[in-house]
Amino acid sequence: MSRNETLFSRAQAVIPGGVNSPVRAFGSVGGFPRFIARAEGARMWDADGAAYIDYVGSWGPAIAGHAHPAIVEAVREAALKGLSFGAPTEVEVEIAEQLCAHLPSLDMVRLVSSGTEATMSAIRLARGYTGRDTIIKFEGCYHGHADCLLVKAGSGLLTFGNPSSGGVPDDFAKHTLVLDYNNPEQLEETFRAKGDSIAAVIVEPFAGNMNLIRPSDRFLHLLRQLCTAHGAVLIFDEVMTGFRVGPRGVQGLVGITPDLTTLGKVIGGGMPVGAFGGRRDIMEKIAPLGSVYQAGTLSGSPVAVAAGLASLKLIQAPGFYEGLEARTVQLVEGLQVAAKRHGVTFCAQSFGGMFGLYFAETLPQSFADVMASDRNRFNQFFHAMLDAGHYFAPSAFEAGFVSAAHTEADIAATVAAADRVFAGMAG
Ligand SMILES: N[C@H](C=O)CCC(=O)O
Repeated sequence: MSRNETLFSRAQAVIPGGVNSPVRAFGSVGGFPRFIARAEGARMWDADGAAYIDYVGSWGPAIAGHAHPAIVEAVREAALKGLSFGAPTEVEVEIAEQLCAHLPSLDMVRLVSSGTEATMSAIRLARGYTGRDTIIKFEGCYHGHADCLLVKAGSGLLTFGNPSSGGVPDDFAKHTLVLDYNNPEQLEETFRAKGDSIAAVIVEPFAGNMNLIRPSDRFLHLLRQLCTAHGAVLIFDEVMTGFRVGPRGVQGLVGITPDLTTLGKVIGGGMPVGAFGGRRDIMEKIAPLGSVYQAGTLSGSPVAVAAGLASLKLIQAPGFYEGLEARTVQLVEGLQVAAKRHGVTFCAQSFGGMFGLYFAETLPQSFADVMASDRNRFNQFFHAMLDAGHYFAPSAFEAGFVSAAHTEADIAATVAAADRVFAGMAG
């Protein structure tokens, strides 16, 4: 038995499913997860010493590559000064100022420790601000694991085929309306019928938890118009896309100003940091200014924030996003050319350093499209690439990530391996 398998078997005895987050378990692709011993730059090594070019990047945070020396040094320096104080620090002010400067929609921001905390708090705030209960989310979008958001959700829930979680009382979910992603007509109809009772609409403006979907501009602009017209709070969940598709997130790309934005991943540089922020009049409803409570012993942890600040500094280097985008385009174009050469039905797309791979004729526009893709082919591809030393997300429903540490040669090696894999899948 390999060390990975031995660890998995030990883990299964003491950790449910052997993992601390379900999508890590290889449950839908089969086989056993790789236990990562260390990672550096674009590469990871597992417990058996096998090396992989990594396209998960800790699910997004590792935008500068693993163990970037500047981030590691920032963490070391911060740790030497004390791990956490339960009192405010200067670095929290610095990161808040930076987030507000980068994203013009943020007048104020509050730091938390995860994307889940960010979305959960943003929903509570929107409800407190509007005095309404109903929220709208979209099928296949995933906003972390707060009760009211675990309804027809993507990511690990979709991977395991249980899009709505057990343990969520109907009473908790009854205020969540679930609509089709990228369906403007249904959205209009819903607002016509119930607009004045809707507290918030939460949306992944590019959906990255059901593969990767870019909705129509009409859909996103309509969301803005309808929320404004009905006094509902528009929440862009940019935990995944923030600082990943570009320096101003999806909101910068599409030119839409949400009322609230949730962030995570890149802003923590690999440490647990999340944030939610937006319009001053809404944010001022949070305690201690207002009545909406939100708190956290480790919120704004100085060590985690130090990693986040170092990450934000790295992405501001001239040409950072151009390089990241060029490598990601090289990957998706290379994979598409290779698949076509071997007659494998496949397509892919990317935004900034984020990509989606898709075993179907055309790019997905909706949740139904995603469900219609060939998951058996994805699993075949995934395992053959893993065996060849290329680590993609172990689920057909997750987006992939390229880092600034991936070189042209790394991507070329992955494309060459995929060419061989597609050759084996032909016919
Ligand atoms: N899609 C998720 C992150 O955005 C996957 C990470 C996890 O659930 O562990």
